[in-house]
Amino acid sequence: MTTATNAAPLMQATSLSRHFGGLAAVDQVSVVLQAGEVHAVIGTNGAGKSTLINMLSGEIEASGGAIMLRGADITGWSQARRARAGVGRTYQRTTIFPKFSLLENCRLAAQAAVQRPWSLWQAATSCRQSLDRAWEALEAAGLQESAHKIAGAISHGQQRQLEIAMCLATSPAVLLLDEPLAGMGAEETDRMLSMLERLKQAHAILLVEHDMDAVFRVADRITVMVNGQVIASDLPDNIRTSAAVKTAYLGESHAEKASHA
Ligand SMILES: Nc1ncnc2c1ncn2[C@@H]1O[C@H](COP(=O)(O)OP(=O)(O)OP(=O)(O)O)[C@@H](O)[C@H]1O
Repeated sequence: MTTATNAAPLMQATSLSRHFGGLAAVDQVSVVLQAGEVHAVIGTNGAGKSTLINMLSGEIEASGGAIMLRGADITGWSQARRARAGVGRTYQRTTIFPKFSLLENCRLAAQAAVQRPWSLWQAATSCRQSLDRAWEALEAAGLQESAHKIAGAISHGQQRQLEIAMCLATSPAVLLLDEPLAGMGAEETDRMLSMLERLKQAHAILLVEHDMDAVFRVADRITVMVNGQVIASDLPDNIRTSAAVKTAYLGESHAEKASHA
């Protein structure tokens, strides 16, 4: 499963920090995201995982450190500029428009990604492009057969898939996924993991997730955060057997299970 390469990283954060008053929510964290890989970031509640994603996506500013995308320093870029450059993200909470169809949700996401206030004359062309992108995104997410269903009426698992489809409609190269498996049953989880396996062929994926079994099934690399700091970043097999990780996070039961696998 592991596809570790020496290729130049698509996205890279170096010594990234974020302080909230006296709290170092993220403290000198470095991560590398490669095309073709799922890089999982795990950690206890409040470890700083969402704050890390928020800094990478540009939603909040970093207090220190640097973020590079394809070798360009994007640390000071706005979220909109990063999104146009290929940084896509999903949220812990659902962000779909429940009364619209799946296709309309994706078309709106695609349209929002290309919209420029000074290019209204391009509206017809960009509408057509947005529709094409919406269909491509639904297909990539395995939802094309449900395209005309109302988003509020599909299952929770499909809604999480739709969120990824909406992100794909913005043509991202990097996918920052914040707990995409939350609240999913076993079958929905399987479907989502298969989708991530497919999507990583053409994207760099950062996956924040609490479901450890799922993480170990899909991740090519795992970074473990505790209290804002990285305590380990390695291949999954090394994370499984790391004494520091066992003590700080995974707990003996998972470690025992892993050692018998
Ligand atoms: N806007 C904010 N203002 C103040 N403190 C914040 C803010 N956002 C996050 N924090 C704090 O920063 C720390 C890290 O939070 P963060 O949400 O990044 O953790 P997390 O690892 O994503 O947690 P979870 O797994 O529960 O989602 C927490 O102590 C949180 O309370």
